[in-house]
Amino acid sequence: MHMIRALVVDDDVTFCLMLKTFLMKKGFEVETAFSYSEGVRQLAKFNPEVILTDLRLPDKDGIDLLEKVMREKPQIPVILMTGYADIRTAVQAMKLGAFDYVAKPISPDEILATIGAALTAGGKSGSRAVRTIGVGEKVSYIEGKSPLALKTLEFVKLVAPTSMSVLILGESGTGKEFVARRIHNLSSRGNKPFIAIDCGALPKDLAASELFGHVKGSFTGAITDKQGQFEAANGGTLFLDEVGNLSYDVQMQLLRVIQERKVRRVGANAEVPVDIRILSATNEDLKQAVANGDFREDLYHRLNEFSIVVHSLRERKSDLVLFVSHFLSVANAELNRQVAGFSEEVMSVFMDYYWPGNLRELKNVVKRTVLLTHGDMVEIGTLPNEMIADSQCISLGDSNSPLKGAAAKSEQELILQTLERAKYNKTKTAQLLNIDRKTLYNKMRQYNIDL
Ligand SMILES: Nc1ncnc2c1ncn2[C@@H]1O[C@H](COP(=O)(O)OP(=O)(O)OP(=O)(O)O)[C@@H](O)[C@H]1O
Repeated sequence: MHMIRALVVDDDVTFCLMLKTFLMKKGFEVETAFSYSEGVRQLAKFNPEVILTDLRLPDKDGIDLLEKVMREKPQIPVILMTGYADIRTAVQAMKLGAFDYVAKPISPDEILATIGAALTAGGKSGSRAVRTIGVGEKVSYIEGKSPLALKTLEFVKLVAPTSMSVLILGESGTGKEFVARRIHNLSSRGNKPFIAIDCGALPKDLAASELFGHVKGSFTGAITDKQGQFEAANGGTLFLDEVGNLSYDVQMQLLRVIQERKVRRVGANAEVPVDIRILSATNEDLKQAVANGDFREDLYHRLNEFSIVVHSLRERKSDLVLFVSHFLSVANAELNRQVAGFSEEVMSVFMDYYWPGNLRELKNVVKRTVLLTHGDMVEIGTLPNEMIADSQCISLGDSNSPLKGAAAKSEQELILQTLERAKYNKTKTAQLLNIDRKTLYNKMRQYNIDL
């Protein structure tokens, strides 16, 4: 029987060994590493099929390890294990190609389920960046009731039946892909394929071949002819998530395909006609990227025939209850539980919290609390301490309050740490912090960070 090779990287030796014992009992072959450099060594020596790594390591961090894996062995899924304080970084790590993250303290059931999902989704390189939604596949789409949600919905319904390209704007985890699917389902292409491509997770050198396909022998590794996603989605919709991450070269090829409605596989002479509607999404300021010369202006206008904003959860708190109860039934079904609801105290933390990871974070938090709940109701003890502390800081309006001061201080520290982690690259820092570059500059000015 083939035993799956799992590599666990964490400087907490006891934790590493406990996880190792647990996974070995479940039939895995496990190696451990207590630092980034040991992890890199094991990457070559042990050749793992899945990697679980802590975010904070003594020499470098889990993001560095993730980047190395994405560069060298992108087919290996990486799962980040993280303390709650680092959840924003973890959310961003998913943009860099991490399969998923699990919050510490780690629950064995959760980690097993995540490894299972990673191994099923894994396979050929780049495949994690592509999600195909089967025709007729049901997703339960919750329509918010807040004025902002109703506005978004109105735009969705207006634009869906047209053939317009739509650029969907919004923070990470707000539900941009869900909006794209909704547009697709409400269009005449609804019974044709919907393919979502996470441009941020596409390995740079494989992006063109993933999108447009290639012919055998066109580059090292092209051992057979391959159909690209444009051909695969023919007649349907292609959703380009994080479209700002496409290289300038690929942007140019994309523009050609859109203009000529034909695709040419890498290394081929012949062109194939395609009929595709393009929806794209971004959580960065694409206009700024155009101004900086990082994104082609002609392509920007082609993709942005219409734009839709998906608002952050904190701007539409009146939808929170609706989503909490939806995610509760999803979690109950997935974990085979019958948790009835949330205590008032928990709901009030939910209402005050900042939700940097938006609906995705809410879904994860709800699932986690359901997992940790043994009674009928989710109680405050199942929430991560940091979340409670955070929500208290934010709910205090008085700017002279010591708690506010503490919040500002930790914000300043987080910015400094992230700048250091991103080697003072401000675009990357803004990405890791999940804010746009302008906000980063404003905050740096506010905290007198002079770089
Ligand atoms: N309208 C909705 N109804 C039900 N669930 C939703 C809805 N919108 C989003 N979700 C849930 O929230 C999660 C995040 O949504 P989605 O992946 O669409 O966000 P996104 O904005 O595309 O994220 P990213 O910026 O990271 O690509 C999904 O797993 C989905 O389950």
